[in-house]
Amino acid sequence: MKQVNDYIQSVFQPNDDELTEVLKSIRENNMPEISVSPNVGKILTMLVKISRSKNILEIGALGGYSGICLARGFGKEGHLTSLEVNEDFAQVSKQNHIRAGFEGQTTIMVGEALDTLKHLRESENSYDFIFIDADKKNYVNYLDYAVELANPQALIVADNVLAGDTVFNADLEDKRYTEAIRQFNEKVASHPQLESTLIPSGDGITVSRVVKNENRE
Ligand SMILES: C[S@@+](CC[C@H](N)C(=O)[O-])C[C@H]1O[C@@H](n2cnc3c(N)ncnc32)[C@H](O)[C@@H]1O
Ligand SMILES: [Mg+2]
Repeated sequence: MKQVNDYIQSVFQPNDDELTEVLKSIRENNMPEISVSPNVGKILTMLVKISRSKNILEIGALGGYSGICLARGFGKEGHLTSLEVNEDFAQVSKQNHIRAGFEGQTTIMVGEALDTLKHLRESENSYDFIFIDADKKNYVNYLDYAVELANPQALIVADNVLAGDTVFNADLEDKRYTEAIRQFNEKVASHPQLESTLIPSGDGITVSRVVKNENRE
């Protein structure tokens, strides 16, 4: 997997100067270096463009890397709401969003994502694209909220769904969240309101299209 990702990255060069600056700010602020892989970032930008999504929800902001990739998909028309529990990370993320040219187009909501999601549901918010990339133990709960908050035909994407290949490779030692991710993947795959697949880029992403008020094909 690493070889494949390195090859894609070396040929397609998804990390430009702006994104490299984001990664630098994450290192300088002693934050965990767990942004999406550059290949996944590029897929996010392209999925937002292709789906013409304008109103995006992200669960897990960190330093704003994936947020910028998502916002690049909607350009000057669109809004990103990003949920983050860590106040300091939220600040770094906000600064990076502004530096990348998205001032006024992103909102970072600080707090436990499950609390914020409940609030968003109560305020009847809805989104064209939802990206899940926070604490893995809550992925199945985030999925429930994502389906509820999704517009018809929205996309739901989740990162790290291979859990460093531990979800399928019995020779590797499980991570503490391997079982949570297996359950998440099974729930996504069998969900009656989702049409889904898994793309093995980076640490793996599930991509789901919400099927509301239409026949599945
Ligand atoms: C993997 S990082 C996100 C990376 C980011 N999406 C990117 O690729 O640039 C996960 C983030 O989720 C945040 N987080 C973890 N648990 C959370 C929770 N319960 N509620 C909200 N945010 C949480 C962490 O503080 C961390 O910044
Ligand atoms: Mg991730």
